[in-house]
Amino acid sequence: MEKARKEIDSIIGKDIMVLETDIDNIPSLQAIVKETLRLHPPSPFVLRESTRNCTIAGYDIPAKTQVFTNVWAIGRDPKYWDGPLEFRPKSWIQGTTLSTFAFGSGRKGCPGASLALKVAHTTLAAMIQCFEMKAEEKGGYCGSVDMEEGPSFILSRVEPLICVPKSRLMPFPLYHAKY
Ligand code: HEM
Repeated sequence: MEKARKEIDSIIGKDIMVLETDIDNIPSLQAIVKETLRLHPPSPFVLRESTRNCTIAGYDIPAKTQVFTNVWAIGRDPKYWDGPLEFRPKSWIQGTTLSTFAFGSGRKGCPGASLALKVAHTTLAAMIQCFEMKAEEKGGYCGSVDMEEGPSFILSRVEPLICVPKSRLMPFPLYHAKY
C-alpha cells in the first residue's frame, strides 16, 4: 500500500486528484487489485454444466452434470504460487504468466470485468491518495486487517472491516484545480 502511495504521489502529485486515465502509470496499484482477487475472489466458484460425458482430472463426469470450479483453491494452490497464502503483489509486477480466474473465463466469463477493474482501480487509487486508513480491532486501531472468510457463495469476511480514514489531501478543491 505504501509503495502504491509513493507511486501515486510521485506520478500524480498532491495537487490534483488521481483519475482513471492515470491508472496505467501505477503498476503497483493494479498488482494490489490482482493479488487481492487471487487470494479473495468475491465469487469463489465458477459453475458449468457438462454437455456430454467426459473425464476431468480422472473423474468421469456424465452429460448434464453441474461442475463447480473452485477459483478460491486455484488461487492458493502451491503447485502454481510461491507462498500462496501470503499477500505478494510483487509477483504481478515481476510479470508472472499466471492469471486470476476471479472473473471466470471463456464465453461465459464476466462481461463486467473491465468495468469492475476500472472502478476498483480508480476508487482504490483515490482512497490511497486522499486518506490514511487505520483498521479497528477489539476497541483499538491497530492497522491490521482480519481477512478470515466465512462460508458462502459470495465471499465476505467473518469480521466486518471498520476503518477510520484520516485525510491527507483535500480532494475537492484539488479535483477542480485540474480543469
Ligand atoms: C469485482 C467485481 C466482479 C467480479 C469478481 C465478478 C465475477 C464474475 C464471475 C466469476 C462470473 C461467472 C463467470 C463464469 O462463469 O466464467 C460473473 C458473471 C457475470 N458478471 Fe461479473 N463480476 C464482477 C463485476 C461485474 C460487473 C460490474 C458487472 C456488470 C456491469 C458484471 C456482470 C456479470 C454478468 C452479466 C455475468 C453473467 C454472464 C453470463 O452468464 O454469461 N459483473 N461475474
